[in-house]
Amino acid sequence: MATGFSFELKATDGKARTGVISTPRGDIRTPAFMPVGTAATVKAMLPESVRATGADILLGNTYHLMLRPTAERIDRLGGLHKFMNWERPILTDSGGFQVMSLSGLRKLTEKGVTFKSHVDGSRHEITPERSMEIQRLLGSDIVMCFDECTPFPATEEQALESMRLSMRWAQRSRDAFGDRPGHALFGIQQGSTFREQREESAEALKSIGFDGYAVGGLAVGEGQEMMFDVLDYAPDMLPVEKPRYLMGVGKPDDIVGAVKRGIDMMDCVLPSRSGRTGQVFTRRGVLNIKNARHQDDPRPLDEECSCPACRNYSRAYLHHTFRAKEIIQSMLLTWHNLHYYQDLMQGMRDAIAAGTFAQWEADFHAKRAEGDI
Ligand SMILES: Nc1cc(N)c2c(=O)[nH][nH]c(=O)c2c1
Repeated sequence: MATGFSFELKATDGKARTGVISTPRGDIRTPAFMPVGTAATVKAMLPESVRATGADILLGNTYHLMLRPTAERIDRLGGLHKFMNWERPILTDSGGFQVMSLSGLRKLTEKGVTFKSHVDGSRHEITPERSMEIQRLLGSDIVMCFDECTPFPATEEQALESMRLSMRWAQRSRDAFGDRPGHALFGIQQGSTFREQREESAEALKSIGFDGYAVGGLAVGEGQEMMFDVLDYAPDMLPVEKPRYLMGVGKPDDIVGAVKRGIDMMDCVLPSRSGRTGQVFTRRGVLNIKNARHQDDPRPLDEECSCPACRNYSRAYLHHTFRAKEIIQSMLLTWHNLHYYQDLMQGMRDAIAAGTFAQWEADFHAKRAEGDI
């Protein structure tokens, strides 16, 4: 582990683990959920509100920030933490995933990816070396290797070619990252749904050596059953003493299933994005506040939730502000969803520490089966 970084496993319960990642900017309690702060903001939230939900770390998107306002400008202004007023840990992705999903006119070669900005149509190139430079300029605490997220579905040959490219890029990322005390570099396992390729990828990453290891190439349309099939073996291939990060996940039941299979960190836009579209996550399942059935309902979104929305507002009010397109609707529902996700993580951390994860998981699913939300 990089100087200034450490990961201490506090307890395990089956494959589920709880621990602490210690960084110069603060501790990260695992299993951890990272809210996504795409363009240097978790949309509709102040940083102090994000912290109040229980988040220890948030994610920044290299692709968005390199285009606007640019990494060089953020560096000149003191780095991403100062720029967005979040002094706790930040993990940045490498930009590779969003380049392939958001930009236009892309050309992928051994060197990297050239593309056209979705913002203003300007041409750009991102390589492992450039991705490391951008993430350094941003000042992120946990840097992700530049990789190719293998599309799904992929043939065995396509997946193998893609994975091996990512492993060559992982070596170049490691070489370009250098030795940066207080900053960590995570590798990303690929191999799609092919066990042997996941093994080859894990061995390649371990031989290079990283401070943490991500399971990539999932949450790309394969569905929960296939994702869990891969998670039944892929995390076990990674070093037990290093953090394991599942990228882009997910719905609450995805997260529970991933933690059950040994994952320590996750990120997803779902809770924040859903907050803006009226989708609300509760202990009894998902509801959409725009549904007319809520217009006279005096109850909170979730009787067991202590967030500002649930403490101070009725479903009727939230239904009204959604219908009226009031800004407060995005603020309150985003806050609630992120608070619910952090309560979910805290519940799992406590259950793993107590050795009661199986019962906690059963209760989690039983409440959702009761319905009546
Ligand atoms: N679902 C995913 C979300 C992501 N942000 C990534 C990524 O950034 N890199 N590589 C990946 O495989 C990947 C998968």
